Amino acid sequence: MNASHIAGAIHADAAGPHPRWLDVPEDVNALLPGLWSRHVAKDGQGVLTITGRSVTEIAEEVGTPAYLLDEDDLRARATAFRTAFDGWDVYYAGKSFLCTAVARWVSEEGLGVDVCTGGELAVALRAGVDPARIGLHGNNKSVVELRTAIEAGVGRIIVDSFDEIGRLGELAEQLGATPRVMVRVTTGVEAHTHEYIATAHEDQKFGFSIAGGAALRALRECHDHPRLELIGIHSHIGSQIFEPDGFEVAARRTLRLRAEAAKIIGLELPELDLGGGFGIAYTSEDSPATPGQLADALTKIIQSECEALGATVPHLSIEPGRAISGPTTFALYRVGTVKPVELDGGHTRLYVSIDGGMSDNIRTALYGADYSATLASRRSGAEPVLSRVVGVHCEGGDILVRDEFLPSDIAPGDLLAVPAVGAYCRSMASNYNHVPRPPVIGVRDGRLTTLVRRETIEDLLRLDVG
Ligand SMILES: Cc1ncc(COP(=O)(O)O)c(C=O)c1O
Ligand SMILES: N[C@@H](CCCC[NH3+])C(=O)O
Repeated sequence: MNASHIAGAIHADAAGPHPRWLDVPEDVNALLPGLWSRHVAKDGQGVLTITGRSVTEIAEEVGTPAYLLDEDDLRARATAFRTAFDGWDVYYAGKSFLCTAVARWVSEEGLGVDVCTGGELAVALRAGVDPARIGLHGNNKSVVELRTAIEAGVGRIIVDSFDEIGRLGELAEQLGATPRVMVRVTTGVEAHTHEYIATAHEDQKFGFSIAGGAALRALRECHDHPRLELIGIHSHIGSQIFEPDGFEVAARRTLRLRAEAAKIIGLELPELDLGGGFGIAYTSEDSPATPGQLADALTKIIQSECEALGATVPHLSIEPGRAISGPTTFALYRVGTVKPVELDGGHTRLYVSIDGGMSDNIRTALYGADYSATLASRRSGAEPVLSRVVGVHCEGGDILVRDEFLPSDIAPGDLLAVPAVGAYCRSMASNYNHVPRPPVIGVRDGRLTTLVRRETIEDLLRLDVG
């Protein structure tokens, strides 16, 4: 999703009313570049493959729907951030997708892990992630979560309210510990993304406002507390962001806050985290920056701002989630029904129902996000028709892919694949309509590993103890 998607300009031509960014494909079988993980291709029969394994075979083995995660691709994306951001700490944002295997892989590639609940913390700890390399976020962390984090020796707790500073201080006293804390600030940046996933404007729940003075007060309170070790400032401006200007403004404002704080508390804070939020490609419209481009842009702005302020450059960190997990995974579905629906002007839209839906990918319904899809089980010689991929749920808004051109002969039994679902799909999945959540299958060198098993109706019934 980017700004032009949100604007939703529609183009009506012979193919029907489709968004301006969506072109009628020359070859409806071709994979769009930039949307798939690096080991995905189509074979001579037009069957989608991942590390050489065909999805027809995989569907036989693991069933559908399923998320198929390209392990080497995820590791490579993690490494690309670590090497591009040389000298910085890179924390993988577990909220985008977390299981013990992924926590282990990113640790092995030299990243820390950012968690934002006791549940995510438990996964990272079970995976054996060094607690010193874990950061804990959250605007309403419970006492139990804070206690667990302190006792585990979590490397940094990012505080988000005065209530929490008080709570954490008391706990630290009781436990005789000195947790390392960062203060999450809102920089006032209006990030160019969906309202629900922008987090640096003033009128929302996260962080302490720089403009309103709360950020400075929070820094002072943490610094003055004998049992809190204030290490720095944290800013996260939002998610799925393409334009670098928001990060630049955030970097400037946080560094100015740091300089101001230095005058008051007599200490130049050693660390600064600029959060995550780096956009990825969901459709042909999106062109994300590389980690190298992001690192260059952020490093330049930090250096010039520190020079202008006469300040030392702090130890820096970032927290990418989507940019590491998102492109690594595609969802594999089985088509169940196909229904042409007449539209105004004599056009037709093909409603293609698959065996998943908004319970395994809520992003289309929640943010109006755009996705792409391809017929995965065969090559088709049929012409492309404007289609909408929908799920099994009892909800008109249960749309997975709002607009896509699919071959007109798509039929029940075909496999359909949706790329770039590695972030915020399984992690935001639900059991709406008592639909069990799909498994996450890791694929490496042709081998399949179940990372998260398929949920069953029995799993759901087990919770129903009334
Ligand atoms: C504090 C924090 N850090 C990191 C992230 C990761 O964001 P993204 O997955 O867009 O990189 C988020 C989510 O928006 C966040 O809230
Ligand atoms: N869940 C959002 C991103 C929010 C990230 C968490 N702060 C998405 O799917 O795009």
